[in-house]
Amino acid sequence: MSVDLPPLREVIARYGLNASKALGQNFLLDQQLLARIARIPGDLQDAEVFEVGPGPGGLTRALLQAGARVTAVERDRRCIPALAELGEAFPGQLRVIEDDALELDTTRLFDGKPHIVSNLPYNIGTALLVRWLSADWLPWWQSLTLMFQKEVADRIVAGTDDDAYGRLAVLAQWRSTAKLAMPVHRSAFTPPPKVMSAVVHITPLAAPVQVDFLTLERLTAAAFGQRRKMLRQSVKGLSGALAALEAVGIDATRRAETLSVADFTATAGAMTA
Ligand SMILES: C[S@@+](CC[C@H](N)C(=O)[O-])C[C@H]1O[C@@H](n2cnc3c(N)ncnc32)[C@H](O)[C@@H]1O
Repeated sequence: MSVDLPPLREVIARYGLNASKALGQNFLLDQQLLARIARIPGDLQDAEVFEVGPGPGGLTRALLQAGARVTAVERDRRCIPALAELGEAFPGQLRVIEDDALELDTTRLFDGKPHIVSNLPYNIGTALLVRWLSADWLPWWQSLTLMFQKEVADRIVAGTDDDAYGRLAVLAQWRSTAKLAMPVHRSAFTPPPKVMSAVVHITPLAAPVQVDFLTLERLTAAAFGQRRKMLRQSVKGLSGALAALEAVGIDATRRAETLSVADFTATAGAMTA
C-alpha cells in the first residue's frame, strides 16, 4: 500500500523523541532497510504481527505497508502520539499498547498466531527471546524476526562447531530453526550503537521432540555454566542429570560444547521420564 508519510527524522523532531540510552533506543530510519526486514517473515498481507518497541514507528510503517495488522507495545510514552498519528494513516491496522513488554500478558492479545517482528531493545532482547521460546509446548507465534547485537545473534544460530555454541543455541534450536537473516551495520542506526547487529529468523519445527523446557533450561545452564569442565563435574549438582546422561549413552567425561542439540533434548527427556 502506498501512503504518504512524513520522513521519520521529522517525526522524531516534532515529537521530541531524543534517543534514550536507558530504553535501548537506537532507531532505524532507512525505509528500504526496514522494508527488507519486514519481508523476512514472508507475505504479511492481512497477517497479525506483534512488535516490541516501535519507537517512532519506522519498522511499524514497513509492516503496515506490507499489509500487516500490527499490535505494538511501547514503554516510552513520548512515542505514543507519533504512533497514533501513524495509525491514522492505516485505519484499522495498528493497535498501540503503552506498557513494558516484560510485564505484558500476550495470551489474549491475538486471534491467531502472530509473527513477532522487532528491533528489540538490547537490554531485554535475550530475556524476551527465552520467554517466547519457553511459553508453551506449541508456540503461540508463527515466526520470530528479531534484531540482536551480532554477538548475541551468533550465539542463537550457532552449531556445535562454532565457538558461540552454548545454552542460547540449544534453547533456540531444540524445537525451532534459527537462521541469520541479515547483518545490519551499526551506522544504520540513529544513534549508532558501539556494536554490529543482525536480524535472526526463527521458525518452529513441524514435529519437534517433546521436552520439558524448564528441565532443558536447568540442564543447559549447569552444563554451559562450567563449559570447560567435564559433564560429570558440571551437572553433578542437578538431580537426575548424571543418570540421564548414562541412560541415553552420553559419556560424562565429555564437555557440554561437544553435545548436539539432540543430545541435550534426549538427556532432558530422560531426566523427566
Ligand atoms: C532499538 S529501539 C527500536 C525502535 C524502532 N522499532 C526502530 O526500529 O527504529 C527499541 C525500542 O524499544 C522500546 N523499549 C525499551 N524497553 C521496552 C520495554 N521494556 N517494553 C516495551 N518497549 C521497550 C524503546 O523505547 C525503543 O522504542
